[in-house]
Amino acid sequence: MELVIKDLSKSYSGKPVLASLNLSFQGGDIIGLLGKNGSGKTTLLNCLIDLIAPDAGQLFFNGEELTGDRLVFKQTLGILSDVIPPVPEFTGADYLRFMGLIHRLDDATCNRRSADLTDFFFEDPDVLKKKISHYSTGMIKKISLCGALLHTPSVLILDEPFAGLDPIAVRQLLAFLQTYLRADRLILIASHDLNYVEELASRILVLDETQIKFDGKLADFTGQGTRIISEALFDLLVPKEKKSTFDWL
Ligand SMILES: Nc1ncnc2c1ncn2[C@@H]1O[C@H](COP(=O)(O)OP(=O)(O)OP(=O)(O)O)[C@@H](O)[C@H]1O
Repeated sequence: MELVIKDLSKSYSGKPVLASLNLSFQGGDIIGLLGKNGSGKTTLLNCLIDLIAPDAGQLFFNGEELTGDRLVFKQTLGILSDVIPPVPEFTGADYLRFMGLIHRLDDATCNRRSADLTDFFFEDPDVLKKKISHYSTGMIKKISLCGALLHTPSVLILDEPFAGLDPIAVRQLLAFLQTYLRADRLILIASHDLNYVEELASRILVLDETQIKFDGKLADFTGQGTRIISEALFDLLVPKEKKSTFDWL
């Protein structure tokens, strides 16, 4: 499985956010997409999932250029993103049934997977009977995750998956993702939760000032573990002159 981005550019109101990015992703990898606030992580993911149109560039999935409605590619995608929240008027059960229908799962498969996923991520299965508009932030994230995973996507795109989850749920998600990864599956995670990224990611991408500032193995990013990941990111992104502290304190 291979996903290739060629010369991808995106500007907002003439201000470039992504400038001619070239990237290639293979199955079997968990990619940690890092960068400061506003560096373009969500923009890049949204271009990948066709939620926003890039100004220029091409995408290739398994050697074929993605054009038009990209339905075949979209069926391979699992997406967790705040910009695509679950339908608030639905109950959790309705939402999972809806996601199952979108992905053309038969009832038995959808019910079994929904039960297994909610059993894993939620303490109380009765939560499925509640309307999503009555869910907490963490519960919305969990039901969104369940909906994104039902059809066992081969490209899983997670924008800030850990934000809003309690520490128990985070550990469950980390364990789930480690189990989920296979040679024919790719997991792309944009996150500021560096410790969790460090536990999971095999490859680190750092976006900064419209460019990929680092693309390589986690071990190379952290100097074979001699630095924690937040130090490595700070050293890469913060210029020396900005590191001075307040002289008036
Ligand atoms: N719809 C939009 N219209 C105009 N500018 C936008 C729009 N969406 C994003 N931007 C701008 O594009 C830049 C990149 O935003 P983006 O959300 O991709 O960054 P990010 O790396 O995901 O940030 P964060 O870590 O804060 O979530 C920012 O300067 C942002 O203000």
